[in-house]
Amino acid sequence: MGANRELKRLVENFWSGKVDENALLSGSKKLREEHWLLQKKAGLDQIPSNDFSLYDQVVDHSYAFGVIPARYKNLNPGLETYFAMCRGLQKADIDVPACEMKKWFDTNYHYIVPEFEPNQQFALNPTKILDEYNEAVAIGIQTRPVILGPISYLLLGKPARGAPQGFEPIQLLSKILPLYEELLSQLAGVGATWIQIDEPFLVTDLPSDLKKDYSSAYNALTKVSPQIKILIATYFERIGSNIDFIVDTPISALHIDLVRAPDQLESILKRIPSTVSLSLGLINGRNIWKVNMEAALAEAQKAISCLGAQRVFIAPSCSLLHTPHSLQAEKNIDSEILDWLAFATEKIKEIVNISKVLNDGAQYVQTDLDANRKSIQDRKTSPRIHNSVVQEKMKTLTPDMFKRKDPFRERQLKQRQKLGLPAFPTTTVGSFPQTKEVRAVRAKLKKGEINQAQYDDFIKKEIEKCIRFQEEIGMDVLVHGEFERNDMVEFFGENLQGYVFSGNGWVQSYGSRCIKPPIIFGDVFRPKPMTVEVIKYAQSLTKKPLKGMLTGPVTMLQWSFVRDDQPRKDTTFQLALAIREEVRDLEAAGISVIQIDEPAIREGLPLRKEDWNEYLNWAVDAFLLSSTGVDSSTQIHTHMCYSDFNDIIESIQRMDADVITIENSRSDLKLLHAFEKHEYTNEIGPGLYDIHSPRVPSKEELETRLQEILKYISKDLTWVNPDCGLKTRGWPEVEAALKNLTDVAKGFRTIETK
Ligand code: MET
Ligand SMILES: [Zn+2]
Repeated sequence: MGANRELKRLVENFWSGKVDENALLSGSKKLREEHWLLQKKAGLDQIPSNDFSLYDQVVDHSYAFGVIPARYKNLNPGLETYFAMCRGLQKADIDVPACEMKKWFDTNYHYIVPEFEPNQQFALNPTKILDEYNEAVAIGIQTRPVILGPISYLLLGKPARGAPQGFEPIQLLSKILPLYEELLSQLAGVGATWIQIDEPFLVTDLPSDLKKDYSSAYNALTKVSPQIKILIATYFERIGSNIDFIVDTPISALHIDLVRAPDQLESILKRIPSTVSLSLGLINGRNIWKVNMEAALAEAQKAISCLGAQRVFIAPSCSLLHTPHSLQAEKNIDSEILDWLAFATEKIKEIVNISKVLNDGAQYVQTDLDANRKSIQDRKTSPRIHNSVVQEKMKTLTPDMFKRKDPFRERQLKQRQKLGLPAFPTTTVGSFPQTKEVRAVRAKLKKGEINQAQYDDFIKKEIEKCIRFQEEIGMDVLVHGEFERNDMVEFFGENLQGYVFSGNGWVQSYGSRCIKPPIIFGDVFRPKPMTVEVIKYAQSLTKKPLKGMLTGPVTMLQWSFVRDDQPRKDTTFQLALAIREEVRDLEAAGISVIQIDEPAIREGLPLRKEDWNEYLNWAVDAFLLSSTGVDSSTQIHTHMCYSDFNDIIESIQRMDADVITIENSRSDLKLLHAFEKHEYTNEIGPGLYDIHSPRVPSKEELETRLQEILKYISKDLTWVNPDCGLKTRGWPEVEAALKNLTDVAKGFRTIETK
């Protein structure tokens, strides 16, 4: 995104028509050059290219291989088509929704899901990949182009709508391979030698019949040109027995993640063929703590003594997309904690330093090594990371703190009496537009241009507007709009102890959207109520139930940079306790509906199935700990989005929320099929429309969706709501969309009562 999210600005200005295509393209080129030079200056030997994207690398890849769903075929080729796939397009007589968006493995990055037809026609369009290679050459850098491997690419995709049962994209392998061969040959033509081919699926559970696919793919690709050396990159987990899939192919190098899966080094050293180099992912690409140099050096030495120095590369565990740009911009992080951190730019330095020690000897970087040892030691022993009150509370958890007092059916009766909601109750997921104005006023507060009272006043007015609007259109359970929150995780982090904040630590979430994950460095503790005042105020404006809005413990964990000095479970339970206290305070303040968002619960799922149960057990327990301290008449909602939930539906049931609003429409109502197999007993609002696109869904469209939903979910359990929060949208489209939504719900009620 650039040191200051330059790319975000550029792309958004292009979307809003403030800059033209030329400015977009030249601005992006400049950014790429800056990043290449930064890496070269730091002394990195192999620098990647084609790691840049205007929206997402997977959609780039689809574009490069001509995998463009039919509904975009009539648009102007180039950026119009490209961005329509990413965000939908609504203009004049055109109205196409965006492609499905999904989480990238267990990260909070989202990719655009490719759609494949059984008779898919591929067409190679390698311009971007070649141009970027050439651009780097022009400034004196020979890069290692990065492309998504054929198997992982096909596995990331889904069959196009209407494809016959039994069709799976992987069946297209032999058809797409020639295009990969052509691409490699063209890359060889422009002078590329090393090519990085990402095969992240190698760290997942794969059926054994994929072995022949991997083997045929990489045997073919390695034959394209004697000049080309292929490095297969894996990350986020262990390769395990999938090593069998590639050991008999003549690739030149393999990259492994030694941060997530340090134990795999030994077994890989035993199995790696003598012609293959090993790239050691020693620097955490997904967290912000300094590497422990001594430990990393020891690992590297193990590999060297087995393979020889020539065959060992030093690298980050995965793409640095998942860490912020640089610590240089951090002016406000407390200096003690700042000394424990490394962002992407600093991580590159760590890589280079490890390599220097191994090649030339420790004396050349002795000062850095000594400083590193001291930082690591200081962090371990700092009194700041422990809080005895929290430690004591953690010891007093009892089993009844993990369950509601009554079963759902009884709670449902009590809640119905108390809330008096109609059939098909309508609600939203929480946030309303975070307009430029809202952000500007918050920036003014930060800069000291206005005081807290002026800010609070402004927020109150926004809340009031939002509530009036919801009343006007007849929404049933209201929200306050979350205007006071910069971000659903950061806001709570700022109100909890044990957290610090970067000023500029942005990472890409999807497209131009970035998040600034807070950093959990120590025990989490809630010094005082966090949301009670604002929610009480909002409730005072209306007679309708006003939903208190909190972020759940697993999502707080998942979307923060977390401490790596204790199990994730322990940190999550500390978060859960803090939220439990907030829930109780909200209830005591008269709030009868409280939502605890857990959009990230699915993305935290381990990539290997054998690790699932352990995670799901503590993740659901953490949610229960946060949510069960209330009376049966208090309605607990949760919300989930952007994942397939089908395979964890039983765990979602165990969370025992009274109501769940859940993303469903962007993925073609796939969610609903889960309810064919499993009975879900609590109330549920599968999202009626996708909010990540500016298009306004028509009433007919919403009606069809709701009808479809009612085939799977009984009408007395069904809620009517959008897919997710509305903060990224503008008011005009929100007004139009929600008006349609409440009208549709009212319509269904009349039909029901007739
Ligand atoms: C990514 S889930 C977002 C939930 C949050 N309550 C919102 O409405 O924005
Ligand atoms: Zn959501």
